[in-house]
Amino acid sequence: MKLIKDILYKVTITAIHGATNKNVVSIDFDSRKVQQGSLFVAQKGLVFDGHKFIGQAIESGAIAIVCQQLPTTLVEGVTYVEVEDSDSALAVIASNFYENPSAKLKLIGITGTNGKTTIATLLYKLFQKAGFKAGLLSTVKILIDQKEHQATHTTPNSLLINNYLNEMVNAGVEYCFMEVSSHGIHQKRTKGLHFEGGVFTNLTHDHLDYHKTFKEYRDVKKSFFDSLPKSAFALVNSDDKNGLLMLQNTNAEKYTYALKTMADFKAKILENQFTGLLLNIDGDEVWTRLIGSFNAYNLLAVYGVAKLLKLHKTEVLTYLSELESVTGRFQYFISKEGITAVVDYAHTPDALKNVLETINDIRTGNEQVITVVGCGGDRDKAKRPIMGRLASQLSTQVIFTSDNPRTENPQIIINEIETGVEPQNYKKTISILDREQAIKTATKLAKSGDIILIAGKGHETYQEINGVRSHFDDFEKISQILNAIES
Ligand SMILES: CC(=O)N[C@H]1[C@@H](OP(=O)(O)OP(=O)(O)OC[C@H]2O[C@@H](n3ccc(=O)[nH]c3=O)[C@H](O)[C@@H]2O)O[C@H](CO)[C@@H](O)[C@@H]1O[C@H](C)C(=O)N[C@@H](C)C(=O)N[C@H](CCC(=O)O)C(=O)O
Ligand SMILES: Nc1ncnc2c1ncn2[C@@H]1O[C@H](COP(=O)(O)OP(=O)(O)OP(=O)(O)O)[C@@H](O)[C@H]1O
Ligand SMILES: N[C@H](CCC[C@H](N)C(=O)O)C(=O)O
Ligand SMILES: [Mg+2]
Repeated sequence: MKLIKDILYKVTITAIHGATNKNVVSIDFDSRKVQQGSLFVAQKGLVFDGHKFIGQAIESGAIAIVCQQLPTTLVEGVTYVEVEDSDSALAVIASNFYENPSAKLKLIGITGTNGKTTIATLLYKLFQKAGFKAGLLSTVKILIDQKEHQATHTTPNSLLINNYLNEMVNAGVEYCFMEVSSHGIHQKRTKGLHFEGGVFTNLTHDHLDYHKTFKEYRDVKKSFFDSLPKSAFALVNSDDKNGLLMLQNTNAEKYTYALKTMADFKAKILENQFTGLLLNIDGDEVWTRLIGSFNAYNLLAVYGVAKLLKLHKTEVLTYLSELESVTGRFQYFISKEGITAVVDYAHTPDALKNVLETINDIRTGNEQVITVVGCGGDRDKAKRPIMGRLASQLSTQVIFTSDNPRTENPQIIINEIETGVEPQNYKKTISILDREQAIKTATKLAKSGDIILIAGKGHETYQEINGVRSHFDDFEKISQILNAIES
């Protein structure tokens, strides 16, 4: 329970009507969840305008309303707070309601197109190994020390973030590693959080349905670094062409990591095999269990953060060598017939290219690379033909299939992917709408030594078709099918 006036600390207010010395019991931005005594924040969304639900929120018991435009008639006894921007206000209010939990632990935000989940999860595991209580806010799951919550977004809404951070503080968590998505930054989900550090991985094609232009997408990522305080560190991948740009206007202490260029944290790949990566990190050799050169970047970022958070080098290198891959990120097994099955969350052109290049780099002979891939519906359409072209260029055979079609027609998505396939690669590709059948066909086409890549859904345990999520797990499916072949 908190007084309205305390909750409004640091919120940019344009007008107030009504008393501010009343207690509110909860904060809500969804009128359907409002309970007696709550404060309702009306947000303008992409589908609905939360201002239309102010009346419904009051009927359900809201005693205070935060909004960008006051309703024409005000209800007696309800407090109305007009703000410039409801999304920012919600984030600041959420921080105040939970007594600013982000300042009570060391919060590190990881942003960029690819690698966020991997880096955040490896950092969580490394700090747990080092004997600290750690927290994780990621696409795959939320972890509060050992306690797990299901994740719904990569970056949850600001109310949930502060709720989880508060739970972490109460559990004695000292370090929290969180993914900061571009949607999250743009929708101000991370506004007002006290970050100890920020990490930039890379910037490639994604989400151009939402951000419209690459420049806008890039500037949204940059705004995260612009908002870091002087006390924080900003660690960027300076091999990425937008890495240094992220540092241009930040007040934070600037650090770089790189494999190819001069940087504060440097690594070299000595060996890259199916069993792992041998790296030279800042002059010391370390054998790691992760696969693929992109993971050298991820491991180096983890090393940089751990060093900036004052862990000792030898300790960090030892833990790095013990870390295992993250669920659905280059997760693989070799069946009894010698078929290698890889499940990877590559759902962007760059990720797909990296994973296929990695497979091609580390395969030893003339094995076939059979790729099963699709693209999600209601998401960036521009990436579809690019992924079609890359999959067919870098594989021996490709089966295009459904990912999460959501509200789109999956056959039309596949047709759009296929427009990117160049004529010389037509004969390499087929399309099978049903994902299970596509995976089965891949196993029938594969011989001993061949590699099957199932890309796009990684850790996901569902397939979403027209708003309905049914159980579907790529790793489980391929394990069952290959087992069936074995028996
Ligand atoms: C495109 C997008 O990001 N949409 C997010 C946005 O939804 P929206 O703008 O459509 O909201 P809306 O449905 O129009 O509702 C507007 C407001 O009215 C309220 N409302 C609505 C109906 C009602 O009856 N009563 C009511 O009060 C809503 O609670 C909301 O406050 O705000 C919602 C509430 O916070 C989010 O749940 C929703 O995420 C959707 C589900 C989503 O899929 N987002 C994805 C794209 C996303 O955010 N992805 C990134 C990661 C991407 C990546 O890097 O790969 C992530 O961080 O997860
Ligand atoms: N550093 C990297 N550079 C390029 N590609 C990467 C990198 N790390 C991982 N990938 C590829 O991208 C996929 C997604 O990785 P990860 O889940 O770590 O990224 P993410 O940024 O969290 O993605 P999302 O935005 O969907 O949450 C992996 O399965 C792999 O194919
Ligand atoms: N965080 C990403 C995940 C995409 C994963 C892919 N399987 C899909 O469903 O498009 C998004 O929501 O856009
Ligand atoms: Mg992620």
